[in-house]
Amino acid sequence: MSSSPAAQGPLVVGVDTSTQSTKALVVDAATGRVVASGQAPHRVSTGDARESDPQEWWDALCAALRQCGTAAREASAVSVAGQQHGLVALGADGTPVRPALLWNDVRSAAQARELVERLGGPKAWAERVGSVPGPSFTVTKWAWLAEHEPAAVRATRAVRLPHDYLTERLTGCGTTDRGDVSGTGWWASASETYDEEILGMVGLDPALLPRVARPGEVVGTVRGGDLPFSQGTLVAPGTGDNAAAALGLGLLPGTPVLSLGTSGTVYAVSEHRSTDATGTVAGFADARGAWLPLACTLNCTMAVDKVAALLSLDREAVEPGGTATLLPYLDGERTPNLPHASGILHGLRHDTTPGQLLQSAYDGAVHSLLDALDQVLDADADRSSPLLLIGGGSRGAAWQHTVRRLSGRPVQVPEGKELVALGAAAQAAGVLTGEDPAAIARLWGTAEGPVLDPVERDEAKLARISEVLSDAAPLLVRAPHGE
Ligand SMILES: Nc1ncnc2c1ncn2[C@@H]1O[C@H](COP(=O)(O)OP(=O)(O)O)[C@@H](O)[C@H]1O
Ligand SMILES: O=C(CO)[C@@H](O)[C@H](O)COP(=O)(O)O
Repeated sequence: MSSSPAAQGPLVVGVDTSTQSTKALVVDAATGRVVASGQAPHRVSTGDARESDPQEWWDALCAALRQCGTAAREASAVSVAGQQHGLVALGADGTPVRPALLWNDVRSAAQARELVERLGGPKAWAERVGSVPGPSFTVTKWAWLAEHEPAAVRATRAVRLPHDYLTERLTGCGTTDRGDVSGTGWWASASETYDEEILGMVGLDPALLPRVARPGEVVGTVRGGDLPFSQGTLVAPGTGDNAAAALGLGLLPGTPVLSLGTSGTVYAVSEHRSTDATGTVAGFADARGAWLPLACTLNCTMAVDKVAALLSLDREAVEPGGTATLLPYLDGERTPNLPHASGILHGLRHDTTPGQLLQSAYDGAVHSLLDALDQVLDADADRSSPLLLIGGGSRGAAWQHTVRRLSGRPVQVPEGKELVALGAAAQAAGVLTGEDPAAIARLWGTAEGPVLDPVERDEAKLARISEVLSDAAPLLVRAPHGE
């Protein structure tokens, strides 16, 4: 918890409930100064499932707010941003009928393939929903649940995303927002409504879904009882974590962001709805009324940290050179779309050092994101402007250098560290003042930070990774022996 001088404006709380932990920031709405902060972890299952108990998110939220001391109870407004896509199925008593299926659970790959075909192929999905659903999307998880756990589906009375679930626990009302709902696969971005035909295809009654709140709407107030806020605190719609980070950066169209967290993401705000039939770019909505074309990888900081741990190296102990190429697809992969893939190492020699192997894991993780960057950016985006580097990994020198080396672009590392939670705080401030949350974040100066000069792009390394990726195709489409 940080102690602080008196705030100049009302206090607001921004929450980031992401894959590994929930973070809360109490922020002075006038200046953006973080008055207090807290963080608590939650567990994710291992093996072939990626599931978490939503009750743990709530407990983590309460623990994070307790760490903030009295400041959270003084807040005038709160907003919850969360990991996208997760399927939270609630029963008649409002509690989860089973653990939530998370964005990085790839068990619904077969249902994804089938749904894409049933609606008429990737182009039909892209034009209607903005995205071609892969196993990360909520719609494919619901289809998987219907096939594998029909009793859970029968017991379900409400379907929510992670941020909806926590927001509802605060207000008692079932709401979501256009940013997060755009990652479900059952929200038509073309018409900005739930898509009843798609819902019919997966047997999901629209009455089980939350109302989609308008940007800037007050979705309720904190209800009474044993809650970590004062009764009556205003609650903003919240949104998905990437859309929240876009708010937190005060992002303007065309500026690219590369986020290094549990997931790796690359995105930009756009005035145009994206409809990429290759499926690389998800045509998400942002939380304001614009769009957020985005590509996401499953293997980012955790995969690289795993390789460092296997080598008994510190994550910064990288060394240049050597011939090794590592495709770090420890969890299967989403970009490229290889849900059954496992990690592949090529080019190992007697003189390969552990530090070079570790560097090749960073290279493999960053290659996938940069490969998608050109498709994320509009034709009118400035391709030489600095990449904004955010997420836990952005604090690491090895991550920063790898992104510079493989992008050839200047890289800006914002001073604001928790940009998802800051974006949620800006949204909470917006419901108090009626202002645009991104404009509020720009006044707060959250994106300011050192710009690291570009270095020459390592074209040879990029080409070698692409070559290994292409040559390893038959191995990458199947799970390793023994699974
Ligand atoms: N100083 C650091 N250097 C490099 N990586 C870091 C550092 N601090 C945290 N990380 C990485 O950040 C990751 C968490 O990032 P974060 O954006 O908080 O994830 P999420 O929001 O998905 O829970 C961890 O897996 C860790 O590998
Ligand atoms: O699935 C996506 C984006 O489509 C992920 O970005 C999740 O939203 C998880 O985010 P983090 O936990 O890595 O922040």
